[in-house]
Amino acid sequence: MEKDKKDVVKDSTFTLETLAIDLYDLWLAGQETTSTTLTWACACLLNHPEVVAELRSELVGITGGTRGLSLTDKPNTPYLNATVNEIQRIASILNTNLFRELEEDTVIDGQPVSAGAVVTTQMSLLHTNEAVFKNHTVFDPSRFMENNNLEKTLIPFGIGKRACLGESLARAELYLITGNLVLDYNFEPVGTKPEIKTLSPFGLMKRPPNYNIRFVPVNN
Ligand code: HEM
Repeated sequence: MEKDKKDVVKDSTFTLETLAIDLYDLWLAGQETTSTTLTWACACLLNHPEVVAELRSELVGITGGTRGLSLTDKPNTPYLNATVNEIQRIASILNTNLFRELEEDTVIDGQPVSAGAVVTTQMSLLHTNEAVFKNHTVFDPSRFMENNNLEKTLIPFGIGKRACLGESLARAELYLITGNLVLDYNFEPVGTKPEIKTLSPFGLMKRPPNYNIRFVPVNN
């Protein structure tokens, strides 16, 4: 804004109000998505103590149990990377991607579609495609270790020019929060364990089940 004034930029639309709206947009797009994915993460890990054990062994091996996990550890934590992928596959928090309006007539999978039509990708179906993700209802991080190409078929942030603006921030958050929680805490259910469902029939967002969890500090 100050630079615009100094450079006498005419008709600038950059004002304190538009800045506040942009920040609100980022907060809205980033908060609910990341916290919903993390709620799915804890639900998956509560149901799979064997995954928590394998993760902790990897992470203690890397950190020596004397420091927190940092982003620079990422190339050395293949199992955690695979686990975050599998969490995002199971979570698949946007049942459908954002909608697009076609600018011109086209053909999608052999089907002619006219300009003006509104189209979207049903991401939850892509992430539960049995031909790609065998036993898709099972939370199994090792599927991403066994097949390096599988990651390319996982698109929780969309793809292309209008893919999620916050993807790298969200990936960093999911990595650091999941990894450091596993490093420092045991996960215990309070009451019934949440049920993991890979499909949700209604709504734009796939909500995690309601549940309570207790984080018990571990002594590495
Ligand atoms: C796990 C967390 C997140 C998921 C799964 C997610 C997913 C998505 C998806 C699927 C889209 C639509 C992409 C498309 O239209 O093809 C999107 C758009 C967007 N996301 Fe995220 N997102 C996450 C976190 C964040 C964060 C942390 C921020 C910002 C701080 C953010 C900001 C945005 C913005 C601004 C757009 C609109 C981009 C555009 O239309 O050009 N998201 N996100």
